[in-house]
Amino acid sequence: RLNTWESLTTGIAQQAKGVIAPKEKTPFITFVLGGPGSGKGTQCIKIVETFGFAHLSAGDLLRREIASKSADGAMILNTIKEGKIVPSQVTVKLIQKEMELSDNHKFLIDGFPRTEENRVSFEQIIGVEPNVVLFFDCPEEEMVKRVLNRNEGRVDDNLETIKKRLTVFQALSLPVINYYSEKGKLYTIKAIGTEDEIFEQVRPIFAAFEVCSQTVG
Ligand SMILES: Nc1ncnc2c1ncn2[C@@H]1O[C@H](COP(=O)(O)OP(=O)(O)O)[C@@H](O)[C@H]1O
Ligand SMILES: O=c1ccn([C@@H]2O[C@H](COP(=O)(O)OP(=O)(O)O)[C@@H](O)[C@H]2O)c(=O)[nH]1
Ligand SMILES: [Mg+2]
Repeated sequence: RLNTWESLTTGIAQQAKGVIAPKEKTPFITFVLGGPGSGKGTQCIKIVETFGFAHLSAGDLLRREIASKSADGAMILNTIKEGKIVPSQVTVKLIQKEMELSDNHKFLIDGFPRTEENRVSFEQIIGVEPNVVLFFDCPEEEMVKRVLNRNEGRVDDNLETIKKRLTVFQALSLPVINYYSEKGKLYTIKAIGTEDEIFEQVRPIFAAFEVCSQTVG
């Protein structure tokens, strides 16, 4: 009887472990960077399909906050309309919540960090650094054309806001890209051509990491 009870409780404990502690693997984090309209979101969908990442778009998380009429919603809406950057702790908290809710350990963090302050804040709060940083390098005139044709009803997809976002990108986001370049983590993608052509530059980067993880076990 005791043995039966023991095996039963052990079974429950093992099941519970699977439910409560699914995060045994260390996370594999990719930051996806590039100017507005450079194709980050589009390529993230393909990376998810091919390599099974969880896609966390910082902009989508912020827009969800606006839609849910949360306390920060009005502030976030104004910041996005102005093409400015939402305070780091707000964005990092949203990303943290999504990472905790996910049962995946491979994350694509799309459109973040956009400033050095964002980057430092993520490191301090989440306590990890990215394994890979992708930079979708696209000429400004192509980015403007794509954003103006995006047709998702976004409040920031107008010429006035795009100009501000491009200035913010140059001044605040390029330093983040340079930081990761110096760290040897940056993979620059030439973000012109068809979606498929661009993905053929992205694919080998993740394919190499897949081989690595198989070798390590
Ligand atoms: N390679 C491409 N060529 C032309 N248009 C593209 C390409 N990739 C994406 N787009 C389009 O450009 C717009 C911006 O792409 P998106 O993925 O939303 O960029 P981001 O997330 O970097 O702002 C979307 O309408 C998208 O369909
Ligand atoms: O970490 C972030 C990500 C986005 N944004 C705001 O959200 C807007 C839209 O971001 P998104 O990544 O959705 O735009 P994309 O680059 O994809 O066009 C930005 O211009 C910022 O105002 C922000 O403040 N912090
Ligand atoms: Mg996007």
